[in-house]
Amino acid sequence: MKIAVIGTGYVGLVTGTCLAETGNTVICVDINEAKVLKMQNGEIPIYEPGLDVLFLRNIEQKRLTFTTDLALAVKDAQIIFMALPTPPGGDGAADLSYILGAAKDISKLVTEYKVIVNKSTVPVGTADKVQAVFAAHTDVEIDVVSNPEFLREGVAVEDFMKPDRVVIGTRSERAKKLMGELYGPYVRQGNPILFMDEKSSELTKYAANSFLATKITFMNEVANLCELVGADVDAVRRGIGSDERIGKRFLFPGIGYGGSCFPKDVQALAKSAEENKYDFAILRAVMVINEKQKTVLVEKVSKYYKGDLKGKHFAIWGLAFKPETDDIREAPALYIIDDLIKLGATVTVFDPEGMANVKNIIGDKVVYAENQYDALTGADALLIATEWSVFRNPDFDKIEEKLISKVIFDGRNLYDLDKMVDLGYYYNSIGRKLVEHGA
Ligand SMILES: NC(=O)c1ccc[n+]([C@@H]2O[C@H](COP(=O)([O-])OP(=O)(O)OC[C@H]3O[C@@H](n4cnc5c(N)ncnc54)[C@H](O)[C@@H]3O)[C@@H](O)[C@H]2O)c1
Ligand SMILES: O=c1ccn([C@@H]2O[C@H](COP(=O)(O)OP(=O)(O)O[C@H]3O[C@H](CO)[C@@H](O)[C@H](O)[C@H]3O)[C@@H](O)[C@H]2O)c(=O)[nH]1
Repeated sequence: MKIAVIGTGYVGLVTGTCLAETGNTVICVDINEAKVLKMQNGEIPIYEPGLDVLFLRNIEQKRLTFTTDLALAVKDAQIIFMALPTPPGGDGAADLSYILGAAKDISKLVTEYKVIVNKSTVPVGTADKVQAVFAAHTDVEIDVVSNPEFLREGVAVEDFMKPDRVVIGTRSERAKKLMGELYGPYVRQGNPILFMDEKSSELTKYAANSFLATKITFMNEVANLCELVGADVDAVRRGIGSDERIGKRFLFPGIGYGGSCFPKDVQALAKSAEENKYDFAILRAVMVINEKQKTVLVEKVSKYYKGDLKGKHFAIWGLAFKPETDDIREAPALYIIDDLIKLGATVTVFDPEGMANVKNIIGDKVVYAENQYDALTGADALLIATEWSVFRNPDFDKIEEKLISKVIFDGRNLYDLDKMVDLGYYYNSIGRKLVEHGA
């Protein structure tokens, strides 16, 4: 099939590349000229494991091309995907200006039937709004389909190529047939393509993200209680996760959920509920608790230094909001850096992929280390904010050599408590026993 993808960010680029991988001809459009030029030269603009191989292969085979020319992309496309930003507006509701703006631009270019697919995360009723934009500008028949994306950054290619499910919201038989054919190769293992109406499909996406954010938040609360009562959250996690009704995944406590999706999507669903005069109380609680959870690590640090962080120097391992991505949107590390600096401390950071993006935002407010051990030189303590594999089994001799004192605050529970006792560290993690120096 001939496909156009509008917006080549994390979702658009993965979607475009993975659709090309099954033999479709895909043209990707972006308004960011520098980014398009880069991609035309075979340079991938994001770090996403496994994407580079497919990206290059499909460019070479001429199934994947990039342009800033919307008209060129729309001309031959049977299906047009919109993978555009839907950031929170001032009031927390999703800002639909990118989607509705692009819909207007596309509507002026269509000359024959096309399926317009919304892959962005949008509130219920957006498909109707997009349909109305088209109706206002063209007589050409089009179908607007809601097809939310569930990929996770870091494993996006795998998630796209072998999705747990594909959700397609449309009441048009013609669109249903085309979408079913397009996604057939991705569900050969028997995972379902779930057809439903547009509104249910739109709500499915927000409900999924909000449920997962709630699950994590619940575990963060359990972790905080564990610290007060002397229980171990890892044991509790295993204890409840073995119940199939609960499941093992997304039960890891930490320093609050972040990323470009959960924070904004929970907020947008709560706002949607409010607009419909429904008080989605659990989501309000989730948001409040998550804000608080982002501060727990610095509170631990502050308590250890008796409230005085002036002149202290800290090393932070991990900036990306999760491992295996360079995405730093709503990354807990950014909040930690901000809090430490406000309290008078200085900071050196290291992240395998996220440092350039952080530098673009906060510049020289922190020092950027060449590697994880250099970050420790002269630091009073190490703080861990992202669970990159490379931090899981470090050389503790090197850590000891570089840190001023053997103090670690771990927001991701990377190390075994007994090991930290043996090594003689002060080790403060989330929802687990505090390991005191020489304990
Ligand atoms: N990032 C994820 O993991 C993820 C997963 C599932 C769903 N989503 C949803 O998908 C949508 C896109 O998210 P993202 O993370 O890919 O965003 P992103 O910010 O990474 O990418 C958006 C891209 O769209 C481009 N763009 C903006 N306006 C444009 C226009 N008028 N024409 C062409 N290109 C334009 C930008 O230059 C950018 O490259 C959001 O609604 C998000 O909630 C994201
Ligand atoms: O047990 C867990 C699992 C995750 N997190 C945190 O939750 C956030 C989100 O993690 P994850 O869901 O793995 O990353 P995303 O790439 O943001 O993916 C989510 O958001 C996407 C965008 O909507 C959806 O497509 C995905 O299905 C959904 O998992 C991160 O801050 C994680 O650190 C935890 O704290 N504990």
